Amino acid sequence: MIRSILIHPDPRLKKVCDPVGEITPELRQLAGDMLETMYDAPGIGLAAPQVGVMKRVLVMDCIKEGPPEPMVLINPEVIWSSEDLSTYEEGCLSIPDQYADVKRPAEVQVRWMDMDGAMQERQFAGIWATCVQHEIDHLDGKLFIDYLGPLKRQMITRKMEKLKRERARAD
Ligand SMILES: O=C(O)C[C@@H](Cc1ccccc1)C(=O)SCC(=O)c1ccccc1
Ligand SMILES: [Zn+2]
Repeated sequence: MIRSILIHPDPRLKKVCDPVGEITPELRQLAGDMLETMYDAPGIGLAAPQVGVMKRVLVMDCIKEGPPEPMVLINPEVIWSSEDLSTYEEGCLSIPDQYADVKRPAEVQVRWMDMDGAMQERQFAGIWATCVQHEIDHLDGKLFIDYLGPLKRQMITRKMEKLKRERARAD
């Protein structure tokens, strides 16, 4: 089912999430709901804390054209990142309609457990590298606006506080 996405500022988006112990039916349900919620938004990634679950789980599907390639990463870790950096204009489903350039390592090697409990390892480049780093940041309570200057970050936070006030009035 589609879950509601937390909007910044929210203390739950600043917390470091707990590792997943075992793969339970609830975890499978969560992963499915996160993918459904991501596609509905639409987005190219989503981390569990964005739907209020403080667990180290993220989903991604950065394919723009071609068949969808949904990925579920459990307890993901960056085990290598390139010296080279790349800049992407990032957005965030928890910070709607705000975009800013963020510099990150252009390539990263990531290790994670998949939904079958098998360990996986893959090198990501391009938008996939940016997206997986953006999602893993979420698991560590970090948002892309944390890479911006204080004034730009404060302006975006004020806009989100206004949006939340308006949404609260609408409810
Ligand atoms: O908040 C999130 O984690 C999702 C976020 C992921 C992300 C976007 C851009 C760069 C890095 C990470 C999004 O998906 S925002 C929406 C978005 O970028 C997009 C939506 C539809 C088509 C293509 C991109
Ligand atoms: Zn985000």
